[in-house]
Amino acid sequence: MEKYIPIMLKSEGLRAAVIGGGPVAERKIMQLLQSGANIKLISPSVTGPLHQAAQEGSLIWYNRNYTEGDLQGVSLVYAATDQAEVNERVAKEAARLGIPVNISGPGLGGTFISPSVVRRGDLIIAVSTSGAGPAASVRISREIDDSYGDEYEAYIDFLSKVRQIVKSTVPDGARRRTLLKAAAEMDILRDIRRGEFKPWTEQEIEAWIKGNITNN
Ligand SMILES: C[C@@]1(CC(=O)O)c2cc3[nH]c(cc4nc(cc5[nH]c(cc(n2)[C@H]1CCC(=O)O)[C@@](C)(CC(=O)O)[C@@H]5CCC(=O)O)C(CC(=O)O)=C4CCC(=O)O)c(CCC(=O)O)c3CC(=O)O
Ligand SMILES: NC(=O)C1=CN([C@@H]2O[C@H](COP(=O)(O)OP(=O)(O)OC[C@H]3O[C@@H](n4cnc5c(N)ncnc54)[C@H](O)[C@@H]3O)[C@@H](O)[C@H]2O)C=CC1
Repeated sequence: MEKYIPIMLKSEGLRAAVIGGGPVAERKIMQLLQSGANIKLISPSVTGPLHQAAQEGSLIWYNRNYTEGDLQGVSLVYAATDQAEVNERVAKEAARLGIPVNISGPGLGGTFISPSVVRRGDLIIAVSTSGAGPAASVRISREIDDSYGDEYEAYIDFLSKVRQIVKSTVPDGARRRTLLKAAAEMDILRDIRRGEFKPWTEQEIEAWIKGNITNN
């Protein structure tokens, strides 16, 4: 089995090329679009939703086969055709340019794979079987989907706000770490679930910081 490391890639403004325009390409593209990437789609045929996205100007569609040179200026590539030979040519050009490339269908030479993803606002949970069984990734992420409700969105927003204020107001590293660990251990989720949580104001967060620093 190949070995993989998970990473979170900043996608705003990312220039990505997708080769192929079937349902699999569509799934990859819809995720990229939601994350603000700029997409160059190269395929002689595309699904209805992709056609619509092109008409709306959400992506740039080249209505033709892939040809070498198409990857100039992009920093991420998805080869999603049903032709091994085409996917492999894309992977070769990407390797020459040093760009990460995903192969969703037949063919060798891909350098990253797409996980199955559960999102709750800024919380992202990604599941992968390292390519062994995508259907198992889907099943596992459904289980996660069932156990992580919408309350996690408000919870992560809360943690983010506390962390921002702690980072900008507490210069001492050890104190900062103690505070951030304490914030992560607060049982805010229970309050959110009960509908009893009122987002803290900046003043309330600062007061909590002061209280916790003097207690340590
Ligand atoms: C290696 C990888 C490369 C990549 O695409 O990045 C890959 C490859 C292949 N998948 C195939 C089939 C299926 N793929 C899915 C579903 C998903 N596949 C995804 C990822 C990955 N698929 C990467 C590994 C992920 C991991 O590590 O686990 C998901 C998670 C994410 C996404 O695609 O965005 C997405 C779920 C999205 C969601 O959460 O809903 C289903 C199930 C379904 O559709 O419900 C089936 C049918 C059942 C089955 O075949 O198992 C085939 C064709 C086999 C054939 O027919 O010959 C290949 C090619 C091959 O195996 O050679
Ligand atoms: N990774 C995944 O999640 C999954 C992968 N697959 C595999 O992925 C592949 C793609 O799946 P689908 O989108 O359903 O296939 P599809 O057959 O519907 O689409 C293939 C697309 O590739 C395009 N294409 C073909 N030759 C091309 C070329 N030379 N240049 C540019 N585009 C070209 C076609 O116009 C078409 O839009 C299949 O081989 C399938 O077995 C299937 C299911 C899930």
